[in-house]
Amino acid sequence: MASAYKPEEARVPPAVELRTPPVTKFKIALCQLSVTTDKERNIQHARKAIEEAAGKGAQLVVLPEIWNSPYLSDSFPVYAEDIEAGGDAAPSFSMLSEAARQLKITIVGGSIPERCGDHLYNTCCVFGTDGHLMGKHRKIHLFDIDIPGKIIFMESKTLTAGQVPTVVDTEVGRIGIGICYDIRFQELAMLYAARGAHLICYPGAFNMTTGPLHWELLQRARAADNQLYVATCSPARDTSAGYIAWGHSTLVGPFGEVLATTEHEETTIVAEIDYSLLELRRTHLPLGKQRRGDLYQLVDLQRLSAQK
Ligand SMILES: NC(=O)CCC(=O)C(=O)O
Repeated sequence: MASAYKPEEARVPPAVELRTPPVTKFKIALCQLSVTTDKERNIQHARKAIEEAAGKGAQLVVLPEIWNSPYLSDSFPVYAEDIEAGGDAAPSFSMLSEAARQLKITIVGGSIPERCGDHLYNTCCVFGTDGHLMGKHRKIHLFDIDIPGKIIFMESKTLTAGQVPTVVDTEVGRIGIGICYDIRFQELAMLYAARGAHLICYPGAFNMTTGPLHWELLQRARAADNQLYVATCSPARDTSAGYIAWGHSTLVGPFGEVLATTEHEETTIVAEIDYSLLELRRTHLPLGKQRRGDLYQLVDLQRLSAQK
């Protein structure tokens, strides 16, 4: 249990060496989708975007946060799917699995509202090239904010927070998953880097108040601090929606450089990831070796308790 942690007993496992990824260079697609109130249309629309991205050579396709439903607390229970039941109870999930299998690509399936027993989660599913579910991340940090006169959003009104950080070994490298507000918590990204992630994907729907200030800043910070790739994917902006998304899906490289980005309209970004840059950046700027573990440490509570 996390609460059993005693600092004086902590023996932090060493950071995982960066494993050679299964591919060095590949194309990633970020599908910045328009989302409507029509769930069936959203599913068909996403499927078409995934097919087009695969047609352009993308081996990894990333979708936005909550792409099958409006991003609204009242909509989450209505559009939620029972992923464990599958089939008719989970049409968005089934479409993603089938698309990954038919197109032989890896899919980071954005997120959808998930129903599990009495709980609802904001959940990202990762599918391998055979359509298998390889990982499932339930948003760990719920988006509860109140900026007077600007925006109030309380995900915790309907959603439950996930409990597990998620790193998935895919055919296109080791990928850490976070959902939107998760990007604000640098410890999660540090944890993924310590576990040897090559890339962190954050499906996200930032808002019109924080988006202009923080969206790119946070992505570049997570990438530069941890010397890995960061990919974000937002829904396209719909100014008539109850929640207006900032858009600006982006790919950032391990030097903190924006490699590809867009504005707020519906589009698919296709860009190249070159994992050989990870070693190169870390050689030129050897932060991992220069860390002062004698003064401060990241504690991976999951790994620590697994060792006991
Ligand atoms: N869907 C979200 O988690 C939005 C996060 C956001 O806008 C932020 O400022 O953080």
